[in-house]
Amino acid sequence: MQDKNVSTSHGCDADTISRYHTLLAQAHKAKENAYCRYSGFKVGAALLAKNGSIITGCNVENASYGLTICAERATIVKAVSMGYRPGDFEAIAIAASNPDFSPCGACREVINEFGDDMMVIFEFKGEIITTELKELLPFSFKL
Ligand SMILES: O=c1ccn([C@H]2C[C@H](O)[C@@H](CO)O2)c(=O)[nH]1
Ligand SMILES: [Zn+2]
Repeated sequence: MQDKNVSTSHGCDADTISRYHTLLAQAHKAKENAYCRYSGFKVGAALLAKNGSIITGCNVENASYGLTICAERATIVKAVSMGYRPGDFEAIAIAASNPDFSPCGACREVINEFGDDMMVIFEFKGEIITTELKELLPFSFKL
């Protein structure tokens, strides 16, 4: 079987890939805290700061469905509340209960606000994808 990461590692070296897989494992752990009583769809995110710290979060749903906060945005908001700012992050890994996931458009925009050079790691059709935010969100909105 072909190595899962060969075609999607985006030129990262083995050490980087290994760090990103550890980050994905932390996202999987964080997803267990998901508050998802309406969809039953658990999502966790792990944000790697350039200082080496890892901040985790999960999706938080609401009876008024549209008020739901995705795991990626919950995690970024948590980090910003701790004092982190644009440019402070290297990567974000996202893990869902279903291994066929990719971050929604709203989250792509919010990731872009705080790290337009970030790497994004997630499982899509059962394969680990390691890509740049720029590839997920070309021509992003900027003021
Ligand atoms: O990028 C995304 C997309 C969806 N969800 C959550 C929101 C909701 O709780 C559930 C189903 O949409 O998945 C995330 O956490 N991140
Ligand atoms: Zn989202």
